[in-house]
Amino acid sequence: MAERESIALSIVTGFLGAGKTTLLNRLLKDPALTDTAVIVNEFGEIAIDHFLVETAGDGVIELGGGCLCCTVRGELADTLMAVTERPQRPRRVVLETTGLADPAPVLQALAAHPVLSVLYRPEAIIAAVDAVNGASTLDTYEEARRQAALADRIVITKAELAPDGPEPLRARLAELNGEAEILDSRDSAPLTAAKLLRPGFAAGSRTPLTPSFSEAHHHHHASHFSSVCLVHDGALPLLAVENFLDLVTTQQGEQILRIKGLVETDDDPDHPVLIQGAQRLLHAPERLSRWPDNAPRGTRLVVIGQHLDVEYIRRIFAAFAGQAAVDTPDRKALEENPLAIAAFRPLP
Ligand SMILES: Nc1nc2c(ncn2[C@@H]2O[C@H](COP(=O)(O)OP(=O)(O)OP(=O)(O)O)[C@@H](O)[C@H]2O)c(=O)[nH]1
Repeated sequence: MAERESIALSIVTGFLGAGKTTLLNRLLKDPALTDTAVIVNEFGEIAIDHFLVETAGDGVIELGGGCLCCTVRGELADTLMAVTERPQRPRRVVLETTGLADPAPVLQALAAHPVLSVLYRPEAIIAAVDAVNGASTLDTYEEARRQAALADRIVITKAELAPDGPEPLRARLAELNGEAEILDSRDSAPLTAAKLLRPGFAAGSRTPLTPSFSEAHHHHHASHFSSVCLVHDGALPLLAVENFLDLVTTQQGEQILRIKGLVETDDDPDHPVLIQGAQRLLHAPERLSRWPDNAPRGTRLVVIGQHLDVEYIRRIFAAFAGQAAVDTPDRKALEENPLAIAAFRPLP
């Protein structure tokens, strides 16, 4: 059998809602990436991202819910193997991690794998860090620090939404990772595959592959982060969803790290509304021109957070979606009488 060139593997990482999918979509428009397989890993049980990644290739491969640096590492290995067996073998794989993943164990597992280490060559780690939440996220979450510290290239996103601009964050990131090139997502020119995906140092041979670095990964995030998936079959009034988001972010704002999902609205069911929130930043709902291929109709929202009151969020959603239980207020009661909300207060 003729020797075949190994497949380049790049990783797009970054904290929850930092802008990984947005960056990936931009990259995938680059003609240099037509021959690319995309693998997406999400934290919640219901995946949304694979509907939102716009690839012209063979679609997006979705890894099961769970973080690839712990629970789905085996599934990633199987997926990477399956990609090499495709009749049209891609030249590159880009893997979008969950916002909570540590890229180091992923690369280490790859390097230690007898077959995959030959079939793949690590190319670059790109981290998205958003200018609105980035600094406080770096202060609070070890996961975010590790993503930025391991990256070859860091892309600062949402700089236009940050009152102080990107500079304070840039300085902080440069301190954390003096080796990475730091870019701004507003610069259209440099965000090409040639710029972002050329072979990097971290992905190849730096610290991630040394055992002591990977041992520092305690898998602790599985225990204190949780997600809740909210589903409603059939259309809903957009206002009901907006009121739900309003209430839930008021009541659980400290705990919520990410909200996203698609809503079928009763006024325009053929054009779903995309809901996006990252910590306290709730982006304006966006009306899509069509339902993404294979996306189920209805409403699917994922809320990810730390110490979430999952039961409370479920009950509030059920009320706004008209699924209220007999002994709790329904949407009308909640909208007409804010005091009715008290019936849902999380237990002290
Ligand atoms: N204004 C602005 N919005 C952005 C930028 N990058 C991303 N967003 C928005 O931020 C929200 C989250 O972006 P995503 O790309 O889905 O973030 P993500 O990191 O893939 O999210 P998870 O996979 O859930 O962790 C979306 O509403 C994006 O449109 C940016 O540079 N500027």
